[in-house]
Amino acid sequence: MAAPFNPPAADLPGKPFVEKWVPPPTSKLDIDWAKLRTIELSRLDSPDPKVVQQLVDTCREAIRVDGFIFLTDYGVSYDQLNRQFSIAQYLHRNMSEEDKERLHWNPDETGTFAGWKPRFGWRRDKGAPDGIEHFNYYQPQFESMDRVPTCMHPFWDEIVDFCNYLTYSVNKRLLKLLSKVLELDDDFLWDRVQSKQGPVGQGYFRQALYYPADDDLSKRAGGTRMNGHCDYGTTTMLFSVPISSLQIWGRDEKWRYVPYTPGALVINIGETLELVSGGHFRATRHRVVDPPEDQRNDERLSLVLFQASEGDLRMEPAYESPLLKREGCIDSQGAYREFKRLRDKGIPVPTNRQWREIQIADSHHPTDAAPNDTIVMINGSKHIQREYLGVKILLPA
Ligand SMILES: O=C(O)CCC(=O)C(=O)O
Ligand SMILES: [Fe+2]
Repeated sequence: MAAPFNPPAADLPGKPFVEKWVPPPTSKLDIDWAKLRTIELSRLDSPDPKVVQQLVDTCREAIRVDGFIFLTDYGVSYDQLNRQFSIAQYLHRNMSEEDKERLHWNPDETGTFAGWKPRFGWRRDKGAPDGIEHFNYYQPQFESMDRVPTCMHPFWDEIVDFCNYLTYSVNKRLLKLLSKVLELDDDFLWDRVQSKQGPVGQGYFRQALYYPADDDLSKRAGGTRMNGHCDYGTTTMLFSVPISSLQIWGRDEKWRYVPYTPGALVINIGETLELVSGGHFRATRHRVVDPPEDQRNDERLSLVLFQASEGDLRMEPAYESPLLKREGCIDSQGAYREFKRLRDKGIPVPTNRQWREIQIADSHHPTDAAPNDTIVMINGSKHIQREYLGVKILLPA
């Protein structure tokens, strides 16, 4: 049985008082929510092989059809999770202006989101207001406290333990389950694909705050807070939040809000796993939009741990997978199909690091002044076409 999360105490001497985060009310509107399957991760430890097989079967369906899963019973309690939300709320209320300047991010040049994102777009230089602020903790932040906001120092033990637990317990178990879906050794994805240095590997932990959109922002961004995209890593661990803003692109080509499931993790399959699985796992497009009408004036706090793949690898399908041998690859979508096109022409595919860094350095957002995107219409719906390192990507706009 996997050990549950056992964080350092919140009331150790020297820790300032932290106001409790109060989850805002959920939407009361009648919404056509995305229907996601739920994986109770603790069942992976069951001594009954039938229980494990059932879990593998549910997981197979979920990642082939939806690419998103609700993960429950993964070892972090509702109260422990709320403590992390309270710490994130504390950051957004207490980070000093000096720290915001000192730890200001530089995605254009570093190809990472490390540091403080002010609410003015996604470049180093100030752009149009977008009402989104975050602090992003990468490996360098975990290696040097100088890179961590001063107001987070007293809670650093809790943040480090939380990220370590999510990576080395939750994500490791999840990758074991996903390896089982591919009928490979339990440790295949963990040993051969996952990046594992420190609490977040080459991925990162984000404490984000979305301020409600004012009229000016709504007009400029048309209700979209983050354009449709796929994540590039192994798994993205999003904590389910009461303010509904995250939408996923369904097989029926419709955007739907992800409903709130208190305490659950919303797991999103990244492109690396789509590539390794030969297209059997879907890196599903998703976006962030204004919440339903009755939540329009609420702030949205969001915690995310983006799990990364090892940067130096060039991803190939795991041809040794009995599932792939039996059923072949599925090249109906996204990164898998495009990487295959390169391989077929004898052109090397990008490394995982190249692939993620170019997308970060060149990301496009709803508030960009002059988006130089190529828009194409597919079945009557608008898509953005981009090309990075010879790989074309098409995303619903
Ligand atoms: O904040 C969220 O719910 C999702 C953010 C997201 O999709 C991303 O940053 O890749
Ligand atoms: Fe995302």
